[in-house]
Amino acid sequence: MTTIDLAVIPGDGIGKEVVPEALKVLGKALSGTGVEIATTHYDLGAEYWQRTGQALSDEDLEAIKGHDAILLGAVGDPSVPSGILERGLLLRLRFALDHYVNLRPSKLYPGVPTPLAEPGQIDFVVVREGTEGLYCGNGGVVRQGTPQEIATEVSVNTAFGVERVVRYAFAKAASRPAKHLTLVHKHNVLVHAGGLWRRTVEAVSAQYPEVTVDYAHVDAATIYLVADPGRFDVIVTDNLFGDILTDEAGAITGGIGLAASGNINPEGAFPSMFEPVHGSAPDIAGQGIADPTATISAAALMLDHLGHTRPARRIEAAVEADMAGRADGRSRSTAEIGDAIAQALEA
Ligand SMILES: NC(=O)C1=CN([C@@H]2O[C@H](COP(=O)(O)OP(=O)(O)OC[C@H]3O[C@@H](n4cnc5c(N)ncnc54)[C@H](O)[C@@H]3O)[C@@H](O)[C@H]2O)C=CC1
Ligand SMILES: CC(C)CC(=O)C(=O)O
Ligand SMILES: [Mg+2]
Repeated sequence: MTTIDLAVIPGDGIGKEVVPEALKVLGKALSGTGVEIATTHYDLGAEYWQRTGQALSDEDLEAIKGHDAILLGAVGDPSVPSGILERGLLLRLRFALDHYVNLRPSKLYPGVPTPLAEPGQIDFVVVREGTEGLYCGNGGVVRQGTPQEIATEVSVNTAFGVERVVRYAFAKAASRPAKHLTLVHKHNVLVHAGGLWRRTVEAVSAQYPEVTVDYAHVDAATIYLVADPGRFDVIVTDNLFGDILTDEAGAITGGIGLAASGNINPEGAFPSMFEPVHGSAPDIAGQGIADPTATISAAALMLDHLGHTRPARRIEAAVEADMAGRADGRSRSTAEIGDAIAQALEA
């Protein structure tokens, strides 16, 4: 028997509602495969912060490093000042565990409603840099609260950091049928960071002659995602642009409740972390109506990452089957969707 030693961080809001559904589906998908999951729950999030004043203790971080993988729901709560949990828990994990690849696949499944007039075929992957850019907390405020206040937030892009994620994106593109990579940035204005990204893509492209490459400024990319999403295969971009584009990607492929992501440390020096693209959704938390599909698909990404491709494919197929049945527009509870996907695995 192989055991996956999984750290589970349900977090806040709907994170606590969707994670049990993913665990339910994981259990079903692995039943009879010779692989089992051993879970350790970490009750991190708003309540923990209220109780302890800490978002993530050094001890918990060290303990989390010892697991094979992490399944996270979402963090953030209106009772906690904005940024405390997002930076102190989620980003701390991503940075400390060197999750430099934030992998966010987008696929429009048959039967899934999309707001697009002419959706065509949507099947692309966003490779978002996960440890640098505007999210590394480089900045500050002077003369706070005065009319002379100045707030800075500096985007950090290193040659090392950009090159490793660009290499990952090229390898990903080379492994896909379309073999196409789009760099999304804003190098017409952000000339320093954009220049580094552009030169890096040019340099690495020489080693991947089979991959075609193009470029879109991020503002135009938001148009193309709506007007011509079929043009994308692999998008490589920085931390902020990737965050924004992948919420939009979720919206065009059936909704943010379907969009999964993996925070990957490709070398395996640290456990990778799998989570939905969405947040804790305080507006619907506690009602049992959040769609758990994104978290269930994130669990499939995790199995894939750990080399358990067969159960991963089975979860994907069960999700796809469930989506095909959504055309009737009937609303279901979080648990009903989880049950339906788990049941589809029995077929
Ligand atoms: N990875 C994470 O833990 C993330 C945390 N956050 C945090 O979450 C909190 C809420 O942020 P928002 O900007 O409102 O983003 P959000 O992603 O939580 O919600 C945006 C909208 O999508 C809907 N939604 C989200 N997930 C859904 C699901 N599974 N099923 C159905 N509808 C769903 C929500 O009801 C809301 O209308 C904030 O504290 C934010 O910082 C936001 C994004 C990612
Ligand atoms: C809450 C942020 C730190 C992250 C986010 O929105 C994301 O990773 O999609
Ligand atoms: Mg986001």
